Amino acid sequence: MAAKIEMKNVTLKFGKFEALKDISLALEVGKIHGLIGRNGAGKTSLLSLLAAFREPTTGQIEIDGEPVFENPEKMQQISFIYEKDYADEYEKIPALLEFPERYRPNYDKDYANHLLKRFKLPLDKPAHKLSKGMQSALNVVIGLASRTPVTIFDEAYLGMDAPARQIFYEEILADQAEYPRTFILSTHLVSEMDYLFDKVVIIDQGNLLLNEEYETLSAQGASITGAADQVDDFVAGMKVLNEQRLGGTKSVMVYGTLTEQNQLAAREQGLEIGPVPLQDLFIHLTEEAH
Ligand SMILES: Nc1ncnc2c1ncn2[C@@H]1O[C@H](COP(=O)(O)OP(=O)(O)OP(=O)(O)O)[C@@H](O)[C@H]1O
Repeated sequence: MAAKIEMKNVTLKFGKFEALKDISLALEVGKIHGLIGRNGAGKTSLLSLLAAFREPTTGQIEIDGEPVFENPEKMQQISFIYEKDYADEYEKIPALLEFPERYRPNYDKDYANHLLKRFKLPLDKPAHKLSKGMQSALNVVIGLASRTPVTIFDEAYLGMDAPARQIFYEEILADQAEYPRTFILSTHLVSEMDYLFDKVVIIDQGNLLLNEEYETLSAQGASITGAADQVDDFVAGMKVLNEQRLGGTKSVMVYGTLTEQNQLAAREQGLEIGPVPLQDLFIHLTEEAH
């Protein structure tokens, strides 16, 4: 059910401003991609192109080798879920769900009902009277129950409280296990959502900074914990991202892969080596690019 979606040498201009600069990006079939980038990096611009909401200035976007723009058959395979304005929407949830039910071939009504219950969404209120978090949960219900081969959530959690976000994440993982699709999740909640990602895409000032397996990216940093003096000696000359001290113990995050020799030496000194959270790598990588 998942589809291959690909950008080839894509640029997007707003007047003279180049929001996206020559981006070539192949998303992996059946994987969950985390799209991260600083404010204004171009995430929503990129997603609106993938969803065929707008046309690139130059370059192509293809699903399974066919252009998406003005291609109804391909567009039907993509869901783009973003913060929607329901201020003028007087219909209630059951009426609003008729649209995906009619136009999304894989739409699953039972699953939608299951999600409505989990999010405790009221069926008797017009959409404009739902709270912000409830409106976001409704968008999530539509996005998940549509089961489109390409499913894009652009900061879809806005306004949702922590328990509701937790339900959102659990449902993504559970439904992906049974009905794999190509997911793209754009987020600023990096440390909260990173466990969902198979792949990480980082854009910065309109450029593609990286498109990497989560595991590979994680291995590009290490945290070293132990007696403060020993840790300081060990990390001398390394690129330090972050450090924390508690009494005589220190934990330092470094950027770069530790050689086997390094790892052995650390263990012999009783130092602990662990991974670096994606959020710290992201902060470092986007600082470095400027
Ligand atoms: N319609 C538009 N007209 C002119 N400039 C635009 C338009 N839409 C976006 N931009 C500009 O393009 C750049 C990328 O915006 P975009 O909304 O894609 O960023 P983003 O990464 O989604 O940001 P955020 O994380 O803050 O939501 C920004 O500099 C923005 O000002």
